[in-house]
Amino acid sequence: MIEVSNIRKEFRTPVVKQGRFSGLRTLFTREYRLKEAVRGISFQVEEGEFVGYIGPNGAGKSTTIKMLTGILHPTSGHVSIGGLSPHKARREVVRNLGVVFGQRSQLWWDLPVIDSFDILARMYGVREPEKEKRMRQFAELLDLESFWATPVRKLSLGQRMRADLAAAMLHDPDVLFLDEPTIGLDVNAKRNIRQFLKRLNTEFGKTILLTTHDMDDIEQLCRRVMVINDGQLSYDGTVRSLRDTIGLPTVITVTYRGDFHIPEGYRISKEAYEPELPIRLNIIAVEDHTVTIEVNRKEIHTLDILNLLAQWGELADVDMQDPDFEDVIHKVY
Ligand SMILES: Nc1ncnc2c1ncn2[C@@H]1O[C@H](COP(=O)(O)OP(=O)(O)OP(=O)(O)O)[C@@H](O)[C@H]1O
Repeated sequence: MIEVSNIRKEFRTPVVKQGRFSGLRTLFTREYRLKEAVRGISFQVEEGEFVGYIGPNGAGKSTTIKMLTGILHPTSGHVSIGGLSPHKARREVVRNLGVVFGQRSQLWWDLPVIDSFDILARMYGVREPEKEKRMRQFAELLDLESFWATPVRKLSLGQRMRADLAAAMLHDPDVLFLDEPTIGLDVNAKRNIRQFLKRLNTEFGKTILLTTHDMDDIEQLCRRVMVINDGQLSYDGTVRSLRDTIGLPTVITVTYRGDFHIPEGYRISKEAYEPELPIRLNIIAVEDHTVTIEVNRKEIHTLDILNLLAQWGELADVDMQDPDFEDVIHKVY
């Protein structure tokens, strides 16, 4: 569905002169600085996938999305969406593409929301019955009814984002590019947007590429994640295996019903496990009836750990905390 092969993007910016008349001298300068924002990225996205595209500020995410949508032309390499180049066949590609930039609205600022939908429907050639049907559907799914008549500039950020999402879907594209769709939203608004995106993917089969700095978006929505670092892909795989690859510890707290006994060799210290012990774990706290340990689940099977802990006393409760996804990502960046 989406094929990206070895794309690069270079930006040429004039070198800013210092001193008197610097503005004027910069204007006439022949000196340029080259910035390679995207440095040879390749990937494929299959129909119906929901893929996260993440990376630190300035890594090249927006530049990639702009090349995918045909706004920017790659310096080299190829992009194809549904077999077509977004640059050469922009009109056809755009018909099958929905794009939402969280920082910018595609709606007309001073017009009531509903007027923007009328304009977009005309632009994309969406016929009246289809438009009506979709607007009814969106009004229900995204709760738009209460602000159809409100000018866009008066909407809250959450309302604006819901309207923008609906607008991007009005021509029923198969592919959706989202750049920070939950930026600045409160917990409730984020949840609504995520629920909607999930339904678009699972019920309506839309293919979605999501750029975000919110790791909860990624954890809750995407099975696959691509990480871009300094213009290059540094990871492309499942969220699950990214956690495993990084190998941050899982924290397990067990509560014993009565007395328990920790065998020789296991000591209460972050670093101290004896290398000859059958299972490598760190005991990080021991209280009245509870023992808290850290293990690397990449190295040890959970069942083996629980079997071992059950030998120390009668288990009453087990709590398992996987590493925080933010911490995992911090390691990749
Ligand atoms: N039009 C441009 N001219 C010159 N340099 C640019 C241009 N657009 C982007 N860049 C540079 O390219 C690099 C990648 O920028 P890009 O906006 O793609 O990053 P990003 O990953 O989307 O960052 P963020 O998370 O902050 O939005 C940055 O160093 C940026 O300054």
